Amino acid sequence: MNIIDFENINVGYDEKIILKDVNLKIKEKEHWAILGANGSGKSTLMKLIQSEIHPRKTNEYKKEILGKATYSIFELRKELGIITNDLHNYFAREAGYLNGFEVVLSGHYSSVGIFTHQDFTKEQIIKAKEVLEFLEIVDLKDKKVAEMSTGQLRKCIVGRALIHNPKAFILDEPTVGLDIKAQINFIKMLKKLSLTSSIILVTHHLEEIFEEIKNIALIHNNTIYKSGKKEEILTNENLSEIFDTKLSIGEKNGRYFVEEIL
Ligand SMILES: Nc1ncnc2c1ncn2[C@@H]1O[C@H](COP(=O)(O)OP(=O)(O)OP(=O)(O)O)[C@@H](O)[C@H]1O
Repeated sequence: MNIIDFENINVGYDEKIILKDVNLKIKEKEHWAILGANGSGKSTLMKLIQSEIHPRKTNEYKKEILGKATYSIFELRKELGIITNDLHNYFAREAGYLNGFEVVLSGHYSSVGIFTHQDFTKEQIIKAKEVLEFLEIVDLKDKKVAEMSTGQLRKCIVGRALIHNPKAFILDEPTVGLDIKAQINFIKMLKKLSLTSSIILVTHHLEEIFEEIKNIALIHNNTIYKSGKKEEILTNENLSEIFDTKLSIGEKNGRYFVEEIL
């Protein structure tokens, strides 16, 4: 099954088309990075995936997620773990009173917070505890969101999505605000998740593309400029083009990095 199957999609805001002729196919169990410069349209692509914005109806297109052209947003949220900075900021702003366990538990209802009308079964509570253990964040169980670091809250939000064992995690710049140690730690957690779910990582940091990610889509010139196998896409030429900076990249043990800015 395809997680994402997009053909000939044009999408934007009001009168303005931001991404045109989007073609992207991501199969189950594949791991992808979506790379692009600031303002290239990465978040716009995320909004398209989440159905916050919709394709222009002026041409024929295909937009299927998990093999379906129509779906309820509630079901989609269960099957795709979508982690955005908007969601993070919402929790940070509105849910400072929740502890780590409650953030994870709230995944059962995809709600922000725990409400008195929500009943949790024994199994649901056990599942939330298992998620905390799996992500190695049991120490955050009683810690309030208001007192968590950015990295700690981000992990709890991933845990909230993991409640449903989603087929894919789609993460929009998930290491924003994390220091080097927290960033490495977070990527380590993504590698663990990649054993059971597809990872679709939206980023502009080359060094975050971990070994298991074998496929890359580059966003540039208002479209998916190139997509395919990592070795073919991550070239000096392509990256210099999309970041509008002449650079050379290096590779060591399947990890890529910017070697030199020329
Ligand atoms: N709500 C909106 N209304 C109108 N234009 C928007 C809106 N959101 C984004 N844009 C425009 O769409 C373009 C792509 O923005 P987008 O946020 O998708 O880029 P991005 O690749 O995620 O950038 P960054 O790396 O800086 O987060 C930009 O020109 C931006 O100004």
